[in-house]
Formats: sequence, structure tokens, C-alpha cells
Amino acid sequence: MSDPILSLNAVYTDIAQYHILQGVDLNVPRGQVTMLLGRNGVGKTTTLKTIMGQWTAKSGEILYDGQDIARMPVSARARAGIGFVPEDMGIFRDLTVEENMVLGCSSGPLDPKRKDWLLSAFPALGTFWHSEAGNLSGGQKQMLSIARAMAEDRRLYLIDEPTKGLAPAIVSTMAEALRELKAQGASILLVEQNFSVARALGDSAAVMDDGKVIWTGAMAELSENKDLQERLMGLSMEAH
Ligand SMILES: Nc1ncnc2c1ncn2[C@@H]1O[C@H](COP(=O)(O)OP(=O)(O)OP(=O)(O)O)[C@@H](O)[C@H]1O
Repeated sequence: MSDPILSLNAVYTDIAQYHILQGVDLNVPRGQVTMLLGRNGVGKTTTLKTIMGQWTAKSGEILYDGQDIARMPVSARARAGIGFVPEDMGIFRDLTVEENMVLGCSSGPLDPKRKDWLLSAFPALGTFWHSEAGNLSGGQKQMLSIARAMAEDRRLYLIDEPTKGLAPAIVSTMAEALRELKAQGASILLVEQNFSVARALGDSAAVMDDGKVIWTGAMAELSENKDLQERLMGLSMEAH
């Protein structure tokens, strides 16, 4: 296997007085979807935010293409090709869909071909292109948040629970868009509680507990092994 696009080595992150990440080791292989799984509150979101630079690691390495980015500002990480879709979506309610999309581009206007592709993946965004984003439904806001991260060709996407609260039809639109993103060669680190989506998209999985990665392996291995699921996450994926 080629070098992973991203490697975390012994990453520790504190939030206020709390020791949240306690030595995270994680590899994201190139061109694959890596699922980051685990119970609530174990540090999945904090891991994504530490990779993006919204929290700064207290110690440890974050190697992106072999370069340690752990001390870089968020903007430099974004320019280096990392896109982040936060759980709270982070869209600007008073700006139009178009203006939100333009903000996703760090190097000039939205490429027309890219726009066509995004609107074919998420047609509702075309319908509301000139409307204020605050008027979109929850599912449409989620689509805008993902589409904005895809507004430029990024090499690594960090995506936090993109299907949370979405109706099943929109979940499949979302899963299809992520599959296409992967087909274009992107690498994806995905936090996802919807296990049918995790099973369908994930190549490999890393399971966290108590601020550490406690298991890594093929997603298929985890999907097939109920005992392992119970032991690592306290639940069976079939029930979800
Ligand atoms: N801003 C903050 N201030 C204090 N504690 C925080 C803050 N953000 C997160 N935490 C704590 O850090 C721990 C890890 O949170 P994190 O959001 O990374 O977990 P998670 O695995 O993504 O959880 P979930 O699946 O519920 O989204 C939790 O105990 C949480 O309460």
C-alpha cells in the first residue's frame, strides 16, 4: 500500500482543563473512505477539529503528505487541500446559496464544470441558488455544507456526521455524492453513526474509545463481526 495521505501519531488535545485526545494514532489511506467510529463523546469530532486546526494538538504529529501540519493555521491546512464539513454545518444563513459556495473557494470563482457537477449531485441547491441559506430545510443546509467543502477539488475531506437527522431519500443522495467524490480520487475521513451508510461507503474503520483509537481494520471485518462491534462500541450495527 502507498503511504497514507494522513497519519496521526500520538496526538494529544486538551479542551480547557480536560484531556480529550489521549494519544490518537490513525492512518487514512489515499483514495479510500476511512470510517471514524465509536460511542458518543469519545473524541471523534475533536479528532477532526484537531486535524483541521480548530483545536491545536498539545503534542504529537499530524502528517499530511509526509509534512507535519500540527502547528499550521487552519487557513494553511485548507489551502493545502483539506476540506472540513463540521457537524454544525457552519453555513452563513444571511448569505445566498451561491455566496456560501463562493466562500468555499480559496482560489477564485467557482469553476463552472464543478458547479454543474455539484448541482447534478444536489439539485435542490440549484433551485435555491439565489435564496438565503437560512431559508433552506435542514437536509438542504446539510447538502450545502457538503457541496461547499467540495467547491474546490480537495485531496482530503473530513466529514462529521453528514446524514444526521436526514430523511432516508436524502441520506442516499448524500451517500451517492460521497461515493462519487471517492471515485474522483479523494480520500475521506468520515464520522458516521448511520451504520448502513458506514457499511456501504467505508473501506477501513478506526474505532475510538476514551480519546484513543482502540481498533483499526477493514470495514467489512467490523460489519461482519457482532461480538467485535459489541466489544468496541457497545452495540451491534445490525440494530442501527
Ligand atoms: N468546547 C468544549 N468544551 C469542553 N468540553 C468539550 C468541548 N468540546 C467537546 N468537549 C468534550 O470532549 C469530549 C469529546 O467530544 P467529541 O465531540 O470529540 O466526541 P464525539 O466522539 O464526536 O461525540 P459524538 O458522537 O457525541 O458527537 C466530550 O466529553 C465532550 O463533552
